[in-house]
Amino acid sequence: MSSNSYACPATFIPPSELLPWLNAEGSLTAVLEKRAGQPLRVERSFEGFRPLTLQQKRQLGLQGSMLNRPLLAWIREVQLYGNDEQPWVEAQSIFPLSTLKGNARRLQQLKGTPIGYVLFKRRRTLPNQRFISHTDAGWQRQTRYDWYGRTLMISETFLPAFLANDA
Ligand SMILES: C=C(O[C@@H]1C=C(C(=O)O)C=C[C@H]1O)C(=O)O
Repeated sequence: MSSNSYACPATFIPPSELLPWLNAEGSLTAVLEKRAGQPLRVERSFEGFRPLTLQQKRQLGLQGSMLNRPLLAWIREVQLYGNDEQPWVEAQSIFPLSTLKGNARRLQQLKGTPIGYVLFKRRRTLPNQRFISHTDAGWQRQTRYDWYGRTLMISETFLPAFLANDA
């Protein structure tokens, strides 16, 4: 009797050494800095307002008529450097305007300060929903955080240099 075994292609399963990073709770900045033995260097490639795509609205949990309305958000795109000339992580953060109220406005003035310093200043972890996927740039985690009742979405892609540095 033949038995079919459908081995899942390796590309659908993250490498085991990446799993603790893809699933890390709390600040990724904190664990990256521990691994680097030095503060992260944040290189910004974009910061500013952009209209959200339908997919981004869905990822933020919007539904119904909110999906059809144009919606602006503050977007931050960075490369994070540990102790390497090559970046370890590429990240995109999405802050809907409703999130940027009160003292959260400082999320628009971070410059080279990692978001994690602000996000996890008072709490080691935050309620979140996480989606892990494989992209052309590398394995990615997309995390929708509930930050004191405000929603924000952070996508982090682990670049080849991160695994190559697996000290
Ligand atoms: C969200 C965090 O901040 C990190 C810093 C980022 C930034 O400064 O733009 C983006 C993604 C994160 O890897 C974190 O520390 O978990």
